Amino acid sequence: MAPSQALLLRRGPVCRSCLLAFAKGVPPTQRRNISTGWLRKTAEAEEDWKHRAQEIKDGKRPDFWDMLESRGYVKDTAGSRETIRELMRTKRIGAYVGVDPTASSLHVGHLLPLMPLFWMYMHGYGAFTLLGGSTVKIGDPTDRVKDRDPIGKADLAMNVTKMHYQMKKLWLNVEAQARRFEYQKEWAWKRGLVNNNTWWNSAPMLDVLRRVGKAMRIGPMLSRDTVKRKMTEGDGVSFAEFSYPIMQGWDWWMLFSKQKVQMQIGGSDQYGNIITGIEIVKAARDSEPSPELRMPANNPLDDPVGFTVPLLTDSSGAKFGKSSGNAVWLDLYMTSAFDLYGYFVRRPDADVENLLKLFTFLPMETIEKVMAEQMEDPSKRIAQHRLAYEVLALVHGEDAAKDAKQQHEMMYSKRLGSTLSVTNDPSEQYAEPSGPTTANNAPRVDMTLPESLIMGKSIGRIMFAAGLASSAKEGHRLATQQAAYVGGMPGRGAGAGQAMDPSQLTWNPIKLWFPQETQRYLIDGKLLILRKGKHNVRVIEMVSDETYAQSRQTYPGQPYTGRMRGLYDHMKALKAGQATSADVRKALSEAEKDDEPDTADALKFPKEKRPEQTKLEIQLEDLLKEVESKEAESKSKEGASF
Ligand SMILES: Nc1ncnc2c1ncn2[C@@H]1O[C@H](COP(=O)(O)OP(=O)(O)OP(=O)(O)O)[C@@H](O)[C@H]1O
Ligand SMILES: N[C@@H](Cc1ccc(O)cc1)C(=O)O
Repeated sequence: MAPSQALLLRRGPVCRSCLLAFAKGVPPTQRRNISTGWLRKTAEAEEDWKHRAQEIKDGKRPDFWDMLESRGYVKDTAGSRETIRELMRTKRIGAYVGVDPTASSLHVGHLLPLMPLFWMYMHGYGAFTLLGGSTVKIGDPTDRVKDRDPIGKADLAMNVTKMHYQMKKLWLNVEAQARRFEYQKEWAWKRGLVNNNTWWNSAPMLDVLRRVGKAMRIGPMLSRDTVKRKMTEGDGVSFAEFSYPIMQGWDWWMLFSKQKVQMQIGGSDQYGNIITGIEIVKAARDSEPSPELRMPANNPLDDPVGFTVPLLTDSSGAKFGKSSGNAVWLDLYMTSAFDLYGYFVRRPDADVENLLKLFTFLPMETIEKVMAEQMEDPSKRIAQHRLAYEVLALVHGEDAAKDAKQQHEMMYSKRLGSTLSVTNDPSEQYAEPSGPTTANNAPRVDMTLPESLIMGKSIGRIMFAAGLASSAKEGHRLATQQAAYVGGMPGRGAGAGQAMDPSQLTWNPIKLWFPQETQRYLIDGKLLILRKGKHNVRVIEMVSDETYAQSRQTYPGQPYTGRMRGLYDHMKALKAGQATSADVRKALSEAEKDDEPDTADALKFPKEKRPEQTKLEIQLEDLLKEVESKEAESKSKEGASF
């Protein structure tokens, strides 16, 4: 019986596209909502791949795997090199790299496993970055003798939010680099950013134990070096830590079964986890109880594979990373663009060629040319500058790369002093860029604001203070139109309108609520996450008013600062003759308008005013009247003289 007939018999009537999907061998897990257009494109993409595979076989096209090897990306493989080469030639597989959000930023070390993933994307493979919102709660014990410190909810929410946007930004810059290096984007290119919380929040333990726990033997797991060392030299291994590789393996199974992710890439410390992951994926695949959902398993090219990249180390040979305390961060406010550029410009001559191969998308021929120029006069550090430029373009975009290059050139040619690309002035760090906000020019994410504001003022005012609105009035407008978001449980019903699960970013439209309602969205009682547009995010830590005052910061709209300062400034300008009464009256009425909600149905909050402000306003009014009468006098004199 034909497979489609069998399907009809088992399930009754099925849609035409499902039958087509079945006939075309689309994995059962991906058969929902399949249109004929999708099937046609998939078939075309498969044809293209076959054609490409043939060209590689005929020597008309370079082998992608050989390229990865020749650039130095491959340290150890899980699966034979020949199998992996053949697999990558014949199948458009997917790959993933996972990172646990144990810090608020990625660092340069993370870029190393990410680079081959980015290369894969540009060559048509599926490429996924995974944020370990669940695995981070257990902590990878690999190569550690001491337990990791548990992460508090607020720190976790901060790390997850910041890393999520960093990965997003990296992916957008990868797209830009693909265009810059003239790769033709095709329909079948696939990339994704996933959080393993998505499945761990609902994974029944029974499922995991039944599907993979049974196949995992305790003996080999106990004999892993990293486990043995922690047990004998360190503080022992908890059951949760011991299970960490199983969690990582289950992640892979989720991506394997849903996104054809047949490959995992990691730093060389991840080799053991990748090997265990392979066993887990196979165990889960082979224990599928329902025959129609079973995935093919009778060919080595159907099995999961992996590889590790070499570890990036510092000059003393220590792994670059947060635990070693030597990380060079990808967050602009932790390592400025200028400093990131400087880090790569300082790489020794002996390393620079390898680093160009590892950290850039430059073709090998270009690298050869750059190195030839470098040899002519190594003191110019041409290769290092090219390396720094390319990394900056990937991490912060080409504009930032150009700026940082120019600043370094100016500084070192001693024509001008250094101008750091990151300002230290908080008001500028949160200011919106003049044009549209993009991932590369988005203002700083993390900030602090005082308790009295967060707990006692309207959400419009908070958005103004956070630099997400140009005035409290605009903040109110955004809230009435639900055009900004708060990190929290979305939707309706139970759980909605509450603080977000710290390990997974979720958004809820901001509404015009009463000031006391804001606290429902505080994570761990102190962290508020807000967003306007795609990239303008703030992770606000609420601190006591005293701590805020000690920090000597002020926020836009802070009572008795902006308004009082404004009143003083007007008086000063009037007295010095630098402003006319008309200028001042206009500015005052603008400020007044900004303070008022603009719609009839907007909630009105009582306005508080300190006596000092009232006194100053009276003084300014008196001064204005004085100036106005003088202006009128001089006008009438002018009139009389004609
Ligand atoms: N210096 C590095 N060189 C190469 N790969 C790295 C480096 N640092 C991290 N990686 C890789 O990045 C991925 C995520 O790493 P991980 O989250 O463990 O970061 P980390 O900074 O090494 O953390 P920790 O220092 O806390 O162990 C892993 O595959 C890891 O091997
Ligand atoms: N265990 C990895 C991070 C990771 C987490 C989950 C995964 O599925 C994959 C990788 C590390 O610590 O570096």
